[in-house]
Amino acid sequence: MPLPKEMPRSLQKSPKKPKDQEEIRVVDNRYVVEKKLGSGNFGTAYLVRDMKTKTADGEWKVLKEISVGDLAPDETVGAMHEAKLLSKLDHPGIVKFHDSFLEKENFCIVTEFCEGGDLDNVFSEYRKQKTTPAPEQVMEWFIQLLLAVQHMHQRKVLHRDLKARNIFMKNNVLKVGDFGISRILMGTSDMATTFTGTPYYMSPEVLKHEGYNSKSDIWSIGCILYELCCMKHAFEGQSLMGVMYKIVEGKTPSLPDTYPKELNEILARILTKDPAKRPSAADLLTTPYIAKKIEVLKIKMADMKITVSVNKVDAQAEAQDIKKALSEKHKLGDMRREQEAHLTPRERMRIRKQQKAEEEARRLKVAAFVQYNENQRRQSETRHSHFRSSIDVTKAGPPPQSQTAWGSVLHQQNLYNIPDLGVLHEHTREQPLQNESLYLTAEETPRPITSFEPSYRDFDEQPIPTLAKKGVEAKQPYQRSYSDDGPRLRSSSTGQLEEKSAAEKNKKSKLRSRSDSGDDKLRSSSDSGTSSSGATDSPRRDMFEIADDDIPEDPQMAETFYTLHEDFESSGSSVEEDLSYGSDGELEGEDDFGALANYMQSALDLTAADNTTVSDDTVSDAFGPAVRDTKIRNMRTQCEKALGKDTFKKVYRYLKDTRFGGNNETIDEVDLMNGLRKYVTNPSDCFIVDQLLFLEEQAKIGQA
Ligand SMILES: Nc1ncnc2c1ncn2[C@@H]1O[C@H](COP(=O)(O)OP(=O)(O)OP(=O)(O)O)[C@@H](O)[C@H]1O
Repeated sequence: MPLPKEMPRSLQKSPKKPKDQEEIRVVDNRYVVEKKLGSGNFGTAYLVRDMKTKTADGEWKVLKEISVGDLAPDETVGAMHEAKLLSKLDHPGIVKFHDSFLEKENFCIVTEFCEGGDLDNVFSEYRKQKTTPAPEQVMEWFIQLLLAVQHMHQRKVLHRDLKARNIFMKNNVLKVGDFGISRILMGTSDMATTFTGTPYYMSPEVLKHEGYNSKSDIWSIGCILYELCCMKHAFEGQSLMGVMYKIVEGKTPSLPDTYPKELNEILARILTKDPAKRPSAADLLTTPYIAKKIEVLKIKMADMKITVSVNKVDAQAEAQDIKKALSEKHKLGDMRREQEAHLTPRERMRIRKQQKAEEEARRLKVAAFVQYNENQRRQSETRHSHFRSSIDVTKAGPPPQSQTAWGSVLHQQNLYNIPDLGVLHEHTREQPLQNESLYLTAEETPRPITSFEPSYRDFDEQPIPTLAKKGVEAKQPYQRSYSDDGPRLRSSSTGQLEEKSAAEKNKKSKLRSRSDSGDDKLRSSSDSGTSSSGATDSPRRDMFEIADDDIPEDPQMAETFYTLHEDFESSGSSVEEDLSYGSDGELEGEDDFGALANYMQSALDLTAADNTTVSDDTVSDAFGPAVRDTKIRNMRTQCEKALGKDTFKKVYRYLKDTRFGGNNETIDEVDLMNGLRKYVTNPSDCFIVDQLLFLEEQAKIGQA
């Protein structure tokens, strides 16, 4: 008997719902969940679109859900109150806290989204590429961190969990995340004893349980400064306990010679074991060496306020593409729900590719960023050596115009502009085109700058160049979202004005090209990338020639097709509609740079009166020998509470035997953690027990 063409619905096997088409989740009637960013100690973070904003498609934000099922109602009230206060704080170096609310068993926090990800990811990328950022870049980031910390300390808010994973990047500006959040989450309990994360940034006083104050935040900033320079932790050890001993009793680490000795001295001051002798953020900002750098950066930031507006147009245009891709995903989801059509394998593949591409774009963004900084570092080193040789030449006699000589050295160095990384955005088209695609071929190397950077009076005071790169290597690192902007023009006399007019020109042409319809957009988009330079077409353009209405069967070809197809599909909306404006009508990025410049000025105006230490009133100030036993007893109770009496006993015995059992062999931390898995699911839950053991050992040393 022939099989019916179509089986009755009741007999059809209901297809398993692909993950991609899970129902759209809306939180608090307002936040559309787009994807999970990750989970941390306190909960899970999601990228969401806030639909209650001026733009039709909402604004990207981050929603953190923290399960607080067993919180008492009065604890919740306190947390909500603290959260309200936090949402009033506004600083370009601090991730903006937008909103908080309770939803079912979750305490939800909504914050600004930082497209550059966290500093830990950036570090990993540097480590992978075996490089470190340029000293000027380190200085710039360090100052941004100090400004943010000073702002909060002035307002009596402590962070208490400063670490690379809590620092985010947006438009190459570092933003401290979760400021004050630990206090909301931990209530009035002592952070030091309940902290379950990494010990690398913890100060000696916290490890010794002597209380937390603003100087403990400063210690963490010192650890981050060291990591920025060396790409490794300031205090490392074979084991958790080893790290703790190093922090409390070890030598202060110093920076390699490639960093200015002034910075090394500053690091040593920050990593002073005694918090009373450690400088405050205000002390540091008023240190002459830092103040001088702030002067230079203030000018640069004000300058970047101009250039970022161009990048912002690109960024917003690209963000629009992401939105489009995501709405496409939703459309497909709707189709499924309404049973109007079944997804074809190609559609399914397309969604999968899209998601993979987003992940890859994020990774590439960080990789390109690191490469960009590496270029800056090399450029800076070359300049430094040229500067030195120009001094030597000057010392040796004529020609006496070292300034001119320095300027001409720069001009002769065949400076090239490189893609501005402010435009690196999570974007489907940023995915690599097969294996070659991380690199540009010789024809695709960035175009030479037609003019030149201003000549610099003093190397130390020169503005940090962000647009130029020396030399061309056989293969240049490629950044997918390579800006189509023409070269930015600068002259020594009117650099800023010319840059602005070039920027504005580009901005206008962007607006024009994006508001054109599909085909025109393709043309204007790719044309603008080549016409000004006369360079050959990019692979992206070539590949596009294969496009027709059918998605190619071959997966790799299909991948390329998707990238290109979605890249240039008509969005039907103009860029003007998509730009997200701040309350004063300015573009967001501009706000940050302008505001940073203002905060730099305030830092320069700081006085001795600002150099105060902020204490956390929830934690006792001193842990003298007299109260040590009580503290240890309390800690033991907390361990029991956290792990359960039985588990605590087993974990305590295991850790004590392993660490202090008389076996002098080096402890392998991984083995130790695996051993702990016999007793607990998450070995990091036992950190508190390690702390207890550490304190007991300290007490023994004290008594001896
Ligand atoms: N504002 C943000 N912008 C961009 N990404 C974010 C933001 N906040 C968090 N993330 C990302 O979300 C993920 C989870 O972050 P979350 O802060 O919940 O935990 P964590 O930082 O990994 O750990 P911890 O709980 O120790 O702070 C991380 O990958 C983080 O980079």
